[in-house]
Amino acid sequence: MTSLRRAPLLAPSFLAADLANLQAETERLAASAADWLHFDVMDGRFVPNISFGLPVLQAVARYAKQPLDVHLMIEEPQHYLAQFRDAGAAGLTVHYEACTHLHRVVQQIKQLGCRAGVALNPHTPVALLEDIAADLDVVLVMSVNPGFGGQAFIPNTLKKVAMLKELLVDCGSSALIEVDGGVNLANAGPLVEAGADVLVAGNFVFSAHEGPVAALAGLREQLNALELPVEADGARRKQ
Ligand SMILES: O=C(CO)[C@@H](O)[C@H](O)COP(=O)(O)O
Repeated sequence: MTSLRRAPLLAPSFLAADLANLQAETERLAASAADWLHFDVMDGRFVPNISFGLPVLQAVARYAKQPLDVHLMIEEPQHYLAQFRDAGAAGLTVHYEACTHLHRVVQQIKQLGCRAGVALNPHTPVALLEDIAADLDVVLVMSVNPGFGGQAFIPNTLKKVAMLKELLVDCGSSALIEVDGGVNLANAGPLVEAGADVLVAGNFVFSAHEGPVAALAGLREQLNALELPVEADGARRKQ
């Protein structure tokens, strides 16, 4: 029997945007197929790269029409959660590998009124989420090693997403499965079929010769063709 599925969400990653023109980049996505705007924060410690932080998020938030999905690739994220919420984050995702007291951090995010997400590096097994899955709004599966855009998709992610889907069902968790890294037209369909609910895409969107709006429209069209059954009332899950 086919289970009911929600329509997949698209989240372009600003890491690949034209950082000298963030207002224009944000405004042109306003009328696109993007559901969330993905914002990668890197600290040069948890990952070997430094991207952007609070002031840049604040600037993007002034023009954003979609919810800001903030992915914290930082050590000790618990010290910065309130500041990121105040800067405009609708969702905050921390790394499993960066949190000694993950349950506490997840509760902190929820108390701030944000969607609470936990990200897994490619080597981190989904089974480690068993005792916290029911508390999560999002599980972000890294399909590249975090730190850089433009890397090749790790094929094992498909199996990992399917295993995570099973674990979430078993735990009675309604967390969304988000996949991040190397997402493109070739792997988007299989990812959604495996259980992905949110696809993050950086270079596929912002480096597309046809431009980001058309790239997102093409991706949306391809996913629509999968004809995934939607939720019983035909409505999308609350974002
Ligand atoms: O978090 C990351 C990288 O650490 C991702 O969000 C990338 O920014 C996705 O970019 P592409 O792989 O799609 O170019």
